Amino acid sequence: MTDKLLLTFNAGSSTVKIGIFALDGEGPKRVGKAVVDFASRPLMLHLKEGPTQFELPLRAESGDDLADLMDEVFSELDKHFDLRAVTAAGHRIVHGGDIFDGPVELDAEALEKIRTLTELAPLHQPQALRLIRAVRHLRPQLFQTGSFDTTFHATQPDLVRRFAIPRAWHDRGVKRYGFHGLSYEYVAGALARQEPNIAHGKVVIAHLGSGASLCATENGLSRDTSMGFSTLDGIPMATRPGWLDPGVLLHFLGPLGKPLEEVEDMLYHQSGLLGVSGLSGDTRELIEDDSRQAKEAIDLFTLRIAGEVCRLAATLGGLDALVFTAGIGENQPKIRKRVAERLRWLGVELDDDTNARNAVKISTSASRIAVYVIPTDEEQMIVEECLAILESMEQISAL
Ligand SMILES: Nc1ncnc2c1ncn2[C@@H]1O[C@H](COP(=O)(O)OP(=O)(O)O)[C@@H](O)[C@H]1O
Ligand SMILES: CC(=O)OP(=O)(O)O
Ligand SMILES: [Mg+2]
Repeated sequence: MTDKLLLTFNAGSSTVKIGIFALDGEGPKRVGKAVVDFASRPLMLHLKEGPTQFELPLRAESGDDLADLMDEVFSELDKHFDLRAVTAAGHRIVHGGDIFDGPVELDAEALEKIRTLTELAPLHQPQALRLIRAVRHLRPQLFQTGSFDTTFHATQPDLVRRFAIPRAWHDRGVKRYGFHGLSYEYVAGALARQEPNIAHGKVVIAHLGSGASLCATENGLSRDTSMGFSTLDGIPMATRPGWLDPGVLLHFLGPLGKPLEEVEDMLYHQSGLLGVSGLSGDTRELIEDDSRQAKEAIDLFTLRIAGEVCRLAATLGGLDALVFTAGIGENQPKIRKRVAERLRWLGVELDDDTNARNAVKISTSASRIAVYVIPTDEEQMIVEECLAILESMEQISAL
């Protein structure tokens, strides 16, 4: 008999990552993954079944309705996995605000609450809602759950979540939430399994993907993070600026009279590595490019990352380890090296050989701060949370 299957959907800023997991009695095991790449034309589906990789151009286009696209994606997946065996789907939802303190079943009430948070994460929240609707359209009876990026940061002290603005605004929810929580939870867990003594200590995790942030953890719990109220804050990203003097926004919206939509587009789509280089938001292209602008974009990126490590170390009152993760953190030795060079005064020293190989431990034995590369797996967190809800519901209905 076919094992039961669970699907996960991770709607990021430039891709939707789909995980296919089998339930074999010992918990969910990944049997496949697929990525819909929204940056390419035509849209591409990269599908991996075990070690075999397929590159499939898609006929459907992205838009406000993803039903046709997901119909096509499901047909392709069905050629490799028996989708009749799918019993549930779990989704990554970037913003849970103060409303959600853990994963939930995506019933009508939950969806309406998620929708109210759309304006706080306009790049991510609508895409997740479109996906949920498309899956519901294709499989009306399928059990769907949502896992939130913000939940992991609930352990932060109130102080670090505050902006220095009148208190009433904080009480109305204008505060720092933090994101990439599913990734941090996974990486903190993986570090605890591999290096339990280090994981108990003061650790900064750098999630460097298209969207990027850093998180300060102690005992595996979030204590501070670089992203704040929205996914724009913190370090520069592929197309987002990271922290910006709010006076710049007043300048655009006031004296320059720029429309809000234009400013929003600049902040979410035209800034960061793309904005500074004028070339690309992808570090793979920038690192190979000899132009002054490309070099400046990488220099600014690494300068801001190093600065953020120091700020987070101040929150923690020390630093035992630095962990790199996500697309850039896992695969870009040159970027890790430049960050490490800026932190040499703090006692960070990388081993060139292990760094070049993307090994787990990349610091020298003399380094005062241990440095690791730990691949993240947000989909593993989503599937575990989805399964936990599914099992608790099955237990309730068996009573
Ligand atoms: N194999 C790789 N080698 C070098 N860089 C990579 C590789 N894979 C991804 N990256 C970098 O990581 C970025 C995407 O990271 P990822 O974590 O997948 O992003 P997101 O989930 O935010 O869409 C790319 O823009 C690229 O700069
Ligand atoms: C929160 C965020 O920026 O997510 P992503 O990195 O997936 O774009
Ligand atoms: Mg991501």
